Amino acid sequence: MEALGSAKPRASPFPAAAARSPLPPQVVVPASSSAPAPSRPLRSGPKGTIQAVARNEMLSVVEREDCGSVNDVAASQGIRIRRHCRPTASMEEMGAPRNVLERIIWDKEIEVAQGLANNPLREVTESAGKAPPTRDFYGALVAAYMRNGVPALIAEVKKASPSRGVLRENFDAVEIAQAYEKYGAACLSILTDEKYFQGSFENLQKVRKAGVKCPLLCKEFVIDEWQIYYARSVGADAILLIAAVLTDADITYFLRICKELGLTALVEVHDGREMERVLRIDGVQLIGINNRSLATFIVDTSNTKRLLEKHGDAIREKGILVVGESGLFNPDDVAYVQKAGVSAVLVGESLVKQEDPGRAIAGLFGKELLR
Ligand SMILES: O=P(O)(O)OC[C@@H](O)[C@@H](O)c1c[nH]c2ccccc12
Repeated sequence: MEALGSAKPRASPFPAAAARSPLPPQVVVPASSSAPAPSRPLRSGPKGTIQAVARNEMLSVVEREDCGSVNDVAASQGIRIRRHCRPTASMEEMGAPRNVLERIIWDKEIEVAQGLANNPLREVTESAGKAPPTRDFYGALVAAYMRNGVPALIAEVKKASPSRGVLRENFDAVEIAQAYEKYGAACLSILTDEKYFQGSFENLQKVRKAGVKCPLLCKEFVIDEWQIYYARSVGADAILLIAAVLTDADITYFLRICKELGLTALVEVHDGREMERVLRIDGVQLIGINNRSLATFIVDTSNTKRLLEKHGDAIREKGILVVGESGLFNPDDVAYVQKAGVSAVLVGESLVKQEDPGRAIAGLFGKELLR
């Protein structure tokens, strides 16, 4: 398929600057992935790939092959989030969503089906293949960590969240992104979920087109390959994969697509079981430890410490870089997760709520960051 054939191989994650100075202890050369390239991009994913189906001329429902078995496989891997797979599974069968994350995923299934109907996969893969090359997300994190001696900042462009409501009334994604870049963010995270986070793919595209140079993470609830191609086609350099909603087969398959497209995958975990699953998957370079449970919204920064105490050695051996995510508000919080072993932090609320989100960066780290 032309789109994949033209995808650029990813650049070395280590920039020239990194080669000159010794790497910090958490950062080691990543083991290269042994995953073979996907042979065909269309509908070759794990069972359960979303299909748009026409019903009374409305392309808004979702159907899956074999939804039951998809949920069974997920459950056997400790995943508690079920796919709804409307209309195959009846409401009586599934009941109400068990938590917010499950609700988000069920809505996302419909959203993806609508997206597929409006922008067919073939077109989206083609435009992803023609997009300008990706920027090196991983390399930017390593370089910033080396430069500043504090975890590299992935600053999040986030208007609202289901747990906190609207964080910033007067919200201009481009203005915030430019301010973050000016004050030393290594990379930016752009929320694209509309319904729960008031984000958009349009924001991502606008930030990219405004000339921001930082690599961009598309912060989305990815459940289907279509979203990955779509993110790349609007300028994403990296994408989030959430282990709480994806089976091992999904993650493996999505990592192969990312590799083909030159995208960095940030694979997010929240507990030990997810961490163990992800560490068994080949080709993971970046793991995010979310201090917030997306199911209960409870935030606990000691989660990062606990998981790294247990799995730090395996992570270092594999050359994986760890991002501490959520609930970081001040220099003590940053120092705490740095000591636990993270090389980067992902921060939204504490920056976006300040009058000047760019200047808030120095407050978060207790010093100005070098760009
Ligand atoms: O605003 P905070 O607490 O600084 O958190 C940022 C980021 O970690 C959080 O937005 C996040 C982490 N993982 C996610 C997955 C989906 C949506 C949002 C998130």
